Amino acid sequence: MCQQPSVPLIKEHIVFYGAGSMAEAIVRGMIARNVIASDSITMLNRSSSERLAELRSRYGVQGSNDAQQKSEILKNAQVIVLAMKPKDAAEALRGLAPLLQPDQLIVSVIAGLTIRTIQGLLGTPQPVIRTMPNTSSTIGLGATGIAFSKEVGEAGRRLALNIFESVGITSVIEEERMETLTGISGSGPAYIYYMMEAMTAAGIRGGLTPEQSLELTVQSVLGAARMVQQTGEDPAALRKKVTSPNGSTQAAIETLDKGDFFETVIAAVNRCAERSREMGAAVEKELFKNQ
Ligand SMILES: NC(=O)C1=CN([C@@H]2O[C@H](COP(=O)(O)OP(=O)(O)OC[C@H]3O[C@@H](n4cnc5c(N)ncnc54)[C@H](O)[C@@H]3O)[C@@H](O)[C@H]2O)C=CC1
Ligand SMILES: O=C(O)[C@@H]1CCC=N1
Repeated sequence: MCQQPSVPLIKEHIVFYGAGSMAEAIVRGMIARNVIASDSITMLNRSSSERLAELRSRYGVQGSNDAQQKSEILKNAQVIVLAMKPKDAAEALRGLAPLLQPDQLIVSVIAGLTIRTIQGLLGTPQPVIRTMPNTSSTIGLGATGIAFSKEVGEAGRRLALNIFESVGITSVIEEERMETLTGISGSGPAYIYYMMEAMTAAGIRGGLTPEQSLELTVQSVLGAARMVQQTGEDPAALRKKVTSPNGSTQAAIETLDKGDFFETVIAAVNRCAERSREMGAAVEKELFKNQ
């Protein structure tokens, strides 16, 4: 069973630039794990005061969308986590550029956005950490891919690892693999939820109550994931143990295979990776605007 490493207290001030689902998942996970004081976190968004008030009251963090205050907060941050959608990244990075000091660490969670594009839009060789977390960070069960720009020193690496190890597991990879990782673990929870939606619907259609069907589905997914983790056996071997020759499971798997289940999942992962690259390329185009 994977044990979460113990994480030292994070003392740096972290600013989340973008206060949506992913930023909240990381903040909630860090606060629940007690690895950072809530007043060491500031969350910024574009315009919604209600959203910031909600985050302040839920987690005790600071928050602002006042333009003047935002500039001051960004200037003084030790770590800035870029957590807006890819389509909003170019404008945000251009606005950030004049505020930065050389040692401020930029951590991006933005799908598809390359280190080269981030540094290009900032116009500085800022230390950049490109990551791909997932929303399970909320409960400390996240999985985050991490790639470092060559400007990131040992302290910056350790700090980024501490942040993401506090909300789950981390995997340091070559940046070129980040889109594939997005297809597996960044977006992956959504495929599992989709499978769970279908299993629950089938149970209800077969006469189980919605509560029974959901509870049985959840426990089956949880149990299957834990079996892989705790027994060390691979999923194919565990599947074989469920699948009696000519039995009910075999009939179900054959039905999935009629829909080309295995190759469809691979195609979905590949399309996810490709879409991440497309989103990154759209932001990269902004680099060459007005040149
Ligand atoms: N939701 C997920 O499962 C995951 C998302 N990501 C990445 O995280 C990023 C954010 O995604 P979500 O949180 O799902 O989106 P979201 O739409 O929930 O949040 C985006 C936030 O950015 C803010 N924002 C936009 N432009 C801004 C600006 N110029 N200045 C300040 N704030 C600004 C918005 O107000 C909003 O609060 C995306 O780039 C996505 O690729 C990465 C891994 C998983
Ligand atoms: O759907 C998206 O674009 C983001 C990236 C990974 C998960 N959600």
